This record gives sequence, structure tokens and C-alpha cells, in this order.
Amino acid sequence: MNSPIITLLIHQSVKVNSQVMSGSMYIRVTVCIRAQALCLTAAGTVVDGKLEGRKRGESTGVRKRGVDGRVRSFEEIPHTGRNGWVNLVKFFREDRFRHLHKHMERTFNALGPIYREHVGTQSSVNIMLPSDIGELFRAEGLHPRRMTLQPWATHREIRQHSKGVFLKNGEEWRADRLLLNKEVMMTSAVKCFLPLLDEVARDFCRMLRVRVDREGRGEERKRSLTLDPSPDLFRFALEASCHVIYGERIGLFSSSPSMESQKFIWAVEEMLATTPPLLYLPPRLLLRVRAPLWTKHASAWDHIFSHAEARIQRGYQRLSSSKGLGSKAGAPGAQYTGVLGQLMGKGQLSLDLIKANITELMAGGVDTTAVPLQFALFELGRNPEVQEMVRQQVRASWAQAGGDPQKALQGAPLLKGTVKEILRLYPVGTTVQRYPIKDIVLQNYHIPAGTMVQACLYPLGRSAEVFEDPLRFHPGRWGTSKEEGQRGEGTGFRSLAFGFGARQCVGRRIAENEMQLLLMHILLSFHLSVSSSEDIKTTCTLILQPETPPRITFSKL
Ligand code: HEM
Repeated sequence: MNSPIITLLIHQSVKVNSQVMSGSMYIRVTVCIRAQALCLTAAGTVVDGKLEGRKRGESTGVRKRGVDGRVRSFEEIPHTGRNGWVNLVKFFREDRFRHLHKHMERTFNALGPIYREHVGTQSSVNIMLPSDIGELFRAEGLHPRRMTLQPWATHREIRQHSKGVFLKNGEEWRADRLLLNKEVMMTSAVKCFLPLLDEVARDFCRMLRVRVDREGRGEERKRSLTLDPSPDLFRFALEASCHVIYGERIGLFSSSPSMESQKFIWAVEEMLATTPPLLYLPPRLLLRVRAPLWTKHASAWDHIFSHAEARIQRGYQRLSSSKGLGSKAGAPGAQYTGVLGQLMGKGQLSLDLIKANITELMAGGVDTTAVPLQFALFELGRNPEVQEMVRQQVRASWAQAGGDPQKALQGAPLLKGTVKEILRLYPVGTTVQRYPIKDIVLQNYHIPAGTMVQACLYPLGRSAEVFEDPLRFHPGRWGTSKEEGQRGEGTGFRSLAFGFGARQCVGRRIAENEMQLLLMHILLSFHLSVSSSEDIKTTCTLILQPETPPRITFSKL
């Protein structure tokens, strides 16, 4: 990962939302960062993994302005080959879609902190240094930052699978998003939904304890069980999302969880897995490949929409019959009825918009938290000293909080650090993307307005230029005190897993609290260990996940 002069990293962090806007369907992706760090740019081209035009790691020795002081042209940006179709073939041949994060990391190492890539129908400028990402965000506007699936989706297909989802864009979008933020991002909202998340996290641990007692080994008080927790974590994430969003439990921890919910989980996985190839495949070519993929993709969305639609109808009926709608729900002092109830009660968004936003929240809220939790259990398991340090802080804080989950989290900053550290090493979306609304200069190259620029989070998070000892799992690095925050790592644009600015992840507060609460209750109940401390192999299916889910040993404390 290190080259002598430059250490470069990149990654792809993608957040996908499918929506219908004026009859076309978009996949939305996003990116972020900002920072310091000077860097030198190596110019050249990577061909078959080798650098042409300049030796690997060799720098121009030119900072910012170049030898002649001129800003270089867009065309001069190092690139991975000009022919997008040749690159697409290479991507398929070398299975690069599944290892996009590693491909980006390698390419930064070879070409320097900025490069262009053209693959199939998509082209982007990729960056990885906080300073460049900061520059990018300063040029961010409210216009859409979307990669469109339009070329290969007929309008009939779109209409079939869209089921009346209408999200706006630009200023109108912003106004709606601010209303939504009140229900999911603001402190007052967090206060309301935190107890719901806490209830699900406690139930998860109760269920796990029963399982360890029943299936585990060892004497009664010290029983332990080794298992792949990923199916349970997916169920946890869906149960938690439903509780917060619809205000109701769906019983996924019961002995016979509903098939409908299991199908929802599969549908989200399918939707995520089929997205990357659809993004890159050409519109009319490769029909044979495209058609079945599109069918799978569209039917996965159908399922997601109909799952949300059914729940929304139920919520609507429940609220109407309890006279909550239009009178109490959402009013100060009224009983909290979940995000849906709040939005309906306040009546500021149209029903179509409520449906669209709720569907987005549901689609975006399961894998994104379940997967980082797998990595978190693994890293805590293979770093017993870190685990013990976090547990001690959690125990003290829990004892003082008197059962108040919010107080407990506030008193245990290492939990927050653990989540940040996991997302630094394993950013669930590996890039955040923006189309700057004005021309900008990055690494002394001219970037015209409207260019798709990706901030690559995986290489950023693993860069020795940006983080001290980057491969070490060290939740304390995000502390604010001098001792804890080495090199001020807790500040600046280094922690960007949730994106940045007006478009940042709207589920951020739900995700952060959900993950911290689950880790808190697990650490209070179990000691975690893993049989091998080897690195987990990762793969990219739009989100970054383990190739094989890690097995964790849960031992009762
Ligand atoms: C660790 C968990 C998560 C991560 C790392 C994550 C990451 C992201 C990122 C990077 C973006 C794009 C931000 C930008 O462009 O600046 C995003 C957007 C979004 N996320 Fe998340 N997310 C997570 C969890 C969730 C959850 C739990 C939900 C729903 C409850 C959710 C719903 C959404 C939605 C709806 C958007 C689109 C927001 C918009 O453009 O208005 N995410 N997320």
C-alpha cells in the first residue's frame, strides 16, 4: 500500500437509492472528504496492472502548480486506459467489480492520488486525499449526483417497478429533506427512537444467551458458542429499522420469524448485488447479460416496494383508527409512533413523498448496519485488549446510567470510536460521489463542472499519510484529547463513511446508535473471540462485505 514517495489509497463507497423522477430511474451514489496532506502526482497510465509512462511510485516532484506553474488539463490526469469497453472487459475478466476497493488501492499506489477511469458507460475522476475531497465538497451543489440506469431501463420497466415513488431534486428536494431530518437526524428525534433501538438490542442479546445456553459448550456459567452471527445480525438490523420507522416490532427473534421479512432481506441483497454490473453495462449491447440481470434487479425492487407499501398501509390504518393521524401523532408530548407516524401526523409531506422516503429508509437501513457489525465483532474478537478496554468503559457507564441508554452511550465514547474505526477500515460504501457545480482544481488538474468525482474511502482509511499505523484497530484514535487523538485524527474530513453535507446519509443517527447499542449489550453479556487473527477477505457487491462471514465465539461473562 505504500510507495516510497506517495501513499495512496482509494476506495469505492456507494450508497444506492433507486427512485423514479420524471419517469427515469436513478441510482444515487455519494462521496465525501476533506483534509490536509500534500501530495505529489505521478503521471502515467496503468495497463494490465503496470504503470506506463512513469515508474511506479516515481513522482513528478511537482507540488500543486507543476514546474511551469500552469494548471494541467483534464486530459493530463493519469488514467487506467482510454477505451472504456476494453476496461470493461478487463473488469469482467479479472473480477474487478468484486474487488473494486483493492483495484482502486492498487491504482492509487501506481498512479498517484488522482486518476481517471473509464469503464463501460461510466467514467470518473478518483481521489483519496482529504484536502482534495474538501475541495470537492466546497463545489457541491444541490443538483442531483446520480448515475442513471436510464440507458438500459425501458420506461415500461421503470414504471412497472417504481410503484409511485416520487422524490424531487434540487431546492425542492432540500426542503423535503430538511423535514425528514427533523424526524431522523435531530437530537430530539434521536431521543425518541433510541429506547426503541435499545429494546431490540437487548432482545437480541437475550436471544443469543438462550442459544448459547442451549447449544453451547462448557459448564453452565461459562458456556460458549461459536457461530456465524451474520443471519442474526441481518434480522437484528431489519427488526431495529422496522421498530424505528414503523413504530412496530415484527417478531424476527421469535422461533418462527415471518417468511415475508426473510424475503425482504434477500431482496435487498439481490438489489445490491445486481446494481454494479447494471451500472457499467452498455445500453444496447450485451442484451443477453443485461436482461436477466435487470429482471432480477427490478423484481428485487418490486419486493422492497411492496414490503414497504404493506407496512405503510398498516401504519396508516393503525394511526387513523387510534385517531393519532392528523391530531396527536407528531404533536409535542404525544406518544412516539415511529418515523412514519411522525411524518403522517405532521402532514407536511405528501403521502407519495412519505412512501418514497420510507421505502428508501427501509432499503438503505439493513445491510449497511448488519455488515459493519460483523466486522466489529471480528475486530473486537481478534483484539482482546481493545475489547477489554471498551468493555470496562461500557460497564462503568452502564452502571452510572441507571438503565438510560442515551446516558450509557454518552459515557462510553470508545463505543463510538469502535464504530468509526470499523467504518474507516471497512467503509460499507467504498466511495462517495459528487458532480461539482463549478470548475475546480484537484492535484493541479483542471476538473470541469459536472465531472463525476469519487472520493475513495477504503484507500483513504488505510493511508499511512492520513492515519498513524493505519492497519491497527484503535478506537481511541477518534478521541478528542491530545493523547487519544493522534495527529488530530478525530477532526477534519477523515471519517466520511456517512458522506457529507446536505446529502449525507439520512439514516446516520439511526445507524450509529443502533450499532453502538448492540455492541454495548453484547460486550456486557459476552466475551468475544475468533479462531484466527488473519485478515478477513473482503468483496464489493456495491457494499463492502466479508467474502465469508467470520465465525465468532460468544462466551458468557
Ligand atoms: C453504517 C451504516 C451506514 C453507512 C456507512 C451509510 C452510508 C451512506 C452514505 C455514504 C450515503 C451517501 C451520503 C453522501 O452522499 O454524502 C448514504 C445515504 C443514504 N443512506 Fe445511509 N448509511 C448507513 C446506514 C443507513 C441507514 C440505517 C439508513 C436508513 C435507516 C440509511 C439510509 C440512507 C438514505 C435514505 C440515503 C440517501 C440520502 C439522501 O440522498 O437524501 N443509511 N448512506
